[in-house]
Amino acid sequence: MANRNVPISRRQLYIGGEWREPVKKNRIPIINPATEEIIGDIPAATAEDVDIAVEAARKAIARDDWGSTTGAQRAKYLRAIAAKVLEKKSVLATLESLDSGKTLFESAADMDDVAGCFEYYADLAEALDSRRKTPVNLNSDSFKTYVLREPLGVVGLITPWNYPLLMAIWKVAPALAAGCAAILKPSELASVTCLELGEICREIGLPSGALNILTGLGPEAGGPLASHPHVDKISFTGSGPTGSKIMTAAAQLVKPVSLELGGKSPIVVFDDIDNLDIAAEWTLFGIFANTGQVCSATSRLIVQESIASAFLDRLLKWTKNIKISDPLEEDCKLGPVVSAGQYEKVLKFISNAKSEGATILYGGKRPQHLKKGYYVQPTIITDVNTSMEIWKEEVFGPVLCVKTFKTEEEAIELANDTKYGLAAAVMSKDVKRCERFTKAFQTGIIWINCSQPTFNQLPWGGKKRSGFGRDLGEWGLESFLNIKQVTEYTSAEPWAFYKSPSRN
Ligand SMILES: NC(=O)C1=CN([C@@H]2O[C@H](COP(=O)(O)OP(=O)(O)OC[C@H]3O[C@@H](n4cnc5c(N)ncnc54)[C@H](O)[C@@H]3O)[C@@H](O)[C@H]2O)C=CC1
Ligand SMILES: C[N+](C)(C)CCCC(=O)O
Ligand code: NA
Repeated sequence: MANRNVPISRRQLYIGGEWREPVKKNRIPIINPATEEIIGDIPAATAEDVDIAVEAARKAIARDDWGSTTGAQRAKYLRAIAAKVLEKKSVLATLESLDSGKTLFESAADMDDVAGCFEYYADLAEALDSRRKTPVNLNSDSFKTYVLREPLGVVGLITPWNYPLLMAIWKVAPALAAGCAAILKPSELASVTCLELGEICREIGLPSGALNILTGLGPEAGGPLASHPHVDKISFTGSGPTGSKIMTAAAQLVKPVSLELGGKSPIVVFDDIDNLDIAAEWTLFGIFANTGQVCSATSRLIVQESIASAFLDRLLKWTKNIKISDPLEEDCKLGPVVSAGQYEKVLKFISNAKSEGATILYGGKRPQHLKKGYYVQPTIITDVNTSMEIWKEEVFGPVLCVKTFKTEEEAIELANDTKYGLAAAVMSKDVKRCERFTKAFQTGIIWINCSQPTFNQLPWGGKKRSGFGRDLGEWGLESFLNIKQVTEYTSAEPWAFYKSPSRN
């Protein structure tokens, strides 16, 4: 087992390049979901601290050392942060696991992805210098025009607990690459690694105020950020109800928002697949990775009737083989869910499914060998109908529900039978069929013969109630840029719209 005695530093808010005690001095306990123990505390920001952080961000933009940087200069900061993340990878990964319950293997992979995301946006920041000013030819002798890509300004980044540092970095890296000044508000359930990012920024000498980190409760710290008149945009990842509140607050000031709100994504498995084991493993990975706490989790298995029983049989064999343990143990593949609240919520979804008439084919309980911690067995639910809660609502836990289909049309209808539209997967060796599904799925992300692989270069986001806007790729950068057109009259001739008074 990895060292659980990695010290958790007692941090303050990171504002204007310094550690600063919250004005009201409140703190929130850090709970390790594997042991239910309090292992430290984080500062709790309120509206007063938000005001101070917004002021620090505005100053950073007004100062040359941040506001007048080139993309190439900002790329140097991003690369320095990436290098520090890799240098501290083992400590950061352990902290992520202690705080969120994520398996150490996944935490370590997240830290690689965090560094990779900073490096990717460093490249894009450099490339931005040549794209900063784009001439637009009007075929006119009288006008010279161009378009500028400029930083949007002060941006608020409100992020969830399922990938505590990675989800923050999907927004922090492009915001800094663009030249914005950012205020990050991570989830109160898992903020430790985001505070460590503050220390990294201090160590590499990121200009003060370019990134500010405010930990705290949603309504107390996130709310004032969303409604702050000097915050130019909010980029949010989290639950639908909170996304809706943030959009409502932002709407009062016509503040743009970008919302990434999770889903109830389908994985459709056809009987023409060559290898049941390969499909079974992707199905497992799609719902049990990160203990199912993934916005894009493929939580609805839609399997062709002709192979349903063979496929479920194989799925069960793979599921029984998953090691459930303390996330720091070697080879752990399923840790606890993040909090007591999430644990209760997941178990309630399972008991509601049972009382609505579904069958718990596997799991559904706390694993017997674990007496403490917020553990839930990997769970597979069958005999599901489309009016059941388990078919419709996002569980955000290790719970897969299963329906069978006969025809392709039926599969498409079932796949799109959801208010969400984040991701969808299809498993089939028929290329034409995969193309038909790619067109038919009402989502922003399509996986063919896999589920969940994610790349920095590709846009990430959904439609319908999964939200709008895109993280990652060039789209993630555009989301933090203001597009400014410049039109210059270059003719020596008068405009001659009005009759000139001099000729009267
Ligand atoms: N789509 C996704 O990636 C995620 C979905 N969820 C879903 O949401 C459920 C609830 O989890 P929560 O942690 O409560 O998610 P949440 O959506 O409430 O929290 C996400 C972030 O929003 C902040 N927040 C909460 N209320 C706010 C407000 N009024 N104004 C501004 N910011 C606010 C939180 O502090 C956190 O930083 C989960 O059970 C899960 O089903 C949770 C996390 C991530
Ligand atoms: C695809 N994955 C698992 C790397 C990240 C999913 C991000 C999310 O839950 O929002
Ligand atoms: Na925690």
